[in-house]
Amino acid sequence: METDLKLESSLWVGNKRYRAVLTGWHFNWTEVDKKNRDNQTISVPVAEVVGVEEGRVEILPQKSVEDTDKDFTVFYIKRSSSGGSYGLLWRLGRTQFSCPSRVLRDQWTKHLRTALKTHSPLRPHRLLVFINPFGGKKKGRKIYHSLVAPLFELAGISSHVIVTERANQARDHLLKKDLTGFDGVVCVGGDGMFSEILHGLIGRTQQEAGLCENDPAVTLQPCPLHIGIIPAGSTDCVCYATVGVIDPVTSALHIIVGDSQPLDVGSVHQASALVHYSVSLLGYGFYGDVLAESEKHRWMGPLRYDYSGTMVYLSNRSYAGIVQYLPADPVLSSPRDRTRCLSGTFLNPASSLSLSLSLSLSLICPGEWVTVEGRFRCVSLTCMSSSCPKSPLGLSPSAHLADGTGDLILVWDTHPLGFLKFLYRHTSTEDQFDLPFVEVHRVKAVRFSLPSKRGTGRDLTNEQKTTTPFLCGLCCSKAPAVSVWNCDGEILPFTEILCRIHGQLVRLYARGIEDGAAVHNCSEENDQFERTSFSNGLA
Ligand SMILES: CCCCCCCCCCCCC/C=C/[C@@H](O)[C@H](COP(=O)(O)O)NC(=O)CCCCC
Ligand SMILES: Nc1ncnc2c1ncn2[C@@H]1O[C@H](COP(=O)(O)OP(=O)(O)O)[C@@H](O)[C@H]1O
Ligand SMILES: [Ca+2]
Repeated sequence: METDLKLESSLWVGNKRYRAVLTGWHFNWTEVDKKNRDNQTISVPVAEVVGVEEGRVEILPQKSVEDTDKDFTVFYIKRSSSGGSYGLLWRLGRTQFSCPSRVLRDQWTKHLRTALKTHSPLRPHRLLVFINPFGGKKKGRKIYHSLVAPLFELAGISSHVIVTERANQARDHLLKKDLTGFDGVVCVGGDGMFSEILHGLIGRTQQEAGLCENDPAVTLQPCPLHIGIIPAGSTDCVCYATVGVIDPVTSALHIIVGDSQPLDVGSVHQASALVHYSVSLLGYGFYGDVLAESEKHRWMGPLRYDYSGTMVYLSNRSYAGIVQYLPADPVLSSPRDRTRCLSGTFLNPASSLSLSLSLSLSLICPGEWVTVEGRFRCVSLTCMSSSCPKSPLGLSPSAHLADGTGDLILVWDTHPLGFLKFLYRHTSTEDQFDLPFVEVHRVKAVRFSLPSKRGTGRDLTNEQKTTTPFLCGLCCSKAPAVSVWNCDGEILPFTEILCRIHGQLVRLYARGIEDGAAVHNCSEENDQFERTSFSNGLA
């Protein structure tokens, strides 16, 4: 196959002649010029070619094709530093090549397209796209149609687009409608919208496999469809933690090339019923209160979290609780080992099957559980780092996306300045766990209960959920005795819960955060070439 795909010839870019070579994995072109003593070569991995078009083609500001019969245009991924974020921005590079003959031009386009098919088997052909028109700054539709759709079209991806008209429409669609022919599902929105897609796909997969999601000990079936996230929400934590930047173009390009990043998922149960799934944050106390407060100020958009965060901080609350956790194997990794889960370096669960089996057994066997009881500022569990623009290293900077474990962060009751220090460290590189009132544990499962029997079962009435005066610690003396759980931006209707981590239950069109120092094809290398400047003016 390698030899079949090899092609080599002279090609022109503008008035300069190049030696172009297509090997199995790379498309390279080197200027044939005595002055080019370093033999500087542009090398694009075939897997990062976005599209190949006959003629001289532009796609922005709108598509234009000059249909000359000796030219072809190659679109590919170019990287640049994102200034601020940890990941790299991806942009669309474009080079227009001229051939001495039409026959050679056709040979190049045919070989490049065949190489693409051979070396990127996971590229999607057909996608189901859900747009939440009300997420974040309400720009979901515009982001999709102006920045993402032209790229999908260029890559030959056909999309069925649904602009949602109500909450949970995407989840219900995925649970009930025919999904035949789709390679993946794209969510244009924030973490709440992603959570809908997650529930729809996990639920559908278990239904089809005949598995009972309500049983916390069951080994769930991984979802066959990939999920793509085009960030257009408020926190956009799942996107940030798996791509490294909040940028619709970068995310669209990860979808196009068919990247595949497995992701751990927590299943939250109450008694013998599934309550919710979680990937980014299952948080009681501070994060639960912030969410409950912020829901009253949705009109503020993403700023609602800043406002509510300040108000809840000022209310200075802590809550009594009993936390039990099932520790993960400390020999494999630790949340304080100062590693970072970067692209290509994620830890594999020792073996998905044996992990699930041992986890199922230990869920029944109480022996290995550790129990702590007291008053907490917050209890948080995350399956990944949960980095986001507010906290570039995240809730747990050394957590792994796909190792089958979660990180449990216990912040014991402390004085207000201590808690502020803890929160503030999330915004810098200072270690938020290096504080005497903070503990972090790598776990496979967590249980939470209240010290007395005041809050078992469906313990929050609708009235309590919506009218509890969340700022009463600030404005009057009677603070609520229980908080709520924030589960990826949803308030859970239960206080006493069990959460179990399922390794690699879903796959995203992403590859983890790229280490800028380790990648080639950087922008400097390509700057001498014509390229499409494709900036996101919407952020
Ligand atoms: C003094 C400075 C304090 C700064 C504190 C920063 C701590 C930030 C940690 C954020 C972790 C975010 C985890 C992700 C949670 C999302 O699932 C959830 C829903 O997102 P979306 O659907 O996009 O609205 N977001 C939140 O719960 C927001 C938490 C904000 C807390 C201040
Ligand atoms: N058309 C719609 N109308 C109202 N709510 C919706 C709609 N579509 C999705 N939602 C819900 O909106 C919530 C927030 O969406 P999300 O895209 O995460 O935005 P944000 O990040 O601003 O919270 C999600 O829980 C989702 O279920
Ligand atoms: Ca994990």
